[in-house]
Amino acid sequence: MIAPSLLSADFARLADESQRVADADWLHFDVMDAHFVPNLTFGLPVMQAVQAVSPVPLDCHLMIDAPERWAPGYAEAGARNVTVHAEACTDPRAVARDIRAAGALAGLALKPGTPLEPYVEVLRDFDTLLVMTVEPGFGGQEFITEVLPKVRRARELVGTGHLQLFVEVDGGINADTIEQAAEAGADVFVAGSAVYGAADPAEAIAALRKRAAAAMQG
Ligand SMILES: O=C(CO)[C@H](O)[C@H](O)COP(=O)(O)O
Repeated sequence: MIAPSLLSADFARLADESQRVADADWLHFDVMDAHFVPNLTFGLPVMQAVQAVSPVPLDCHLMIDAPERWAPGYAEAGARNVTVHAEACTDPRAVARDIRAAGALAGLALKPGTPLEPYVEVLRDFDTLLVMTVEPGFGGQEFITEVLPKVRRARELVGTGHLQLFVEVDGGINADTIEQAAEAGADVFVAGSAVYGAADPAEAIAALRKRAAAAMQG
């Protein structure tokens, strides 16, 4: 699945920007609080406004402290997937339960430096693992290839049936890096600048999807 990130869209035209990526699978919505990450974006009222007009289901990525307080609200508002950061949660399982009870898929995100192994059992209660391939906070950064073994290990755990979840990558995804991420086992790809920075976002989505599919088959 391809999930364009609204972080790279024109914030003054969010309704139009969601229409420009109508061919995407999920629309990635980056919530930043200037505490968990050094940047501030948008919150629940803006998400609700986008949700009301978006042709694509929303994939909300909460880069915030105390996500347990806010995550269920995004699910209740109609998000398809709500992801919280492992580093910000005191009880990730409880957050997953609340997100699912409110009707969304539950995601757990790991920063590039956060290992997967301590979270393997916790991830049995999640539907999505979001592997950050840049330090969270800003779009347009370079893909960190050192994170790929974490993607491979997650895919291995899905392959053995120990985990049942989407393996999502976020940060620095473009026509080249998407192949590496797909080969490693990712199946959901967030792309901000590679989609909204393109002259034709629909074409960019199609090209990314083709490259990922080819790499997955190869
Ligand atoms: O979560 C994010 C940053 O924290 C963004 O989703 C991500 O960086 C996407 O932007 P780009 O594709 O330009 O790297």
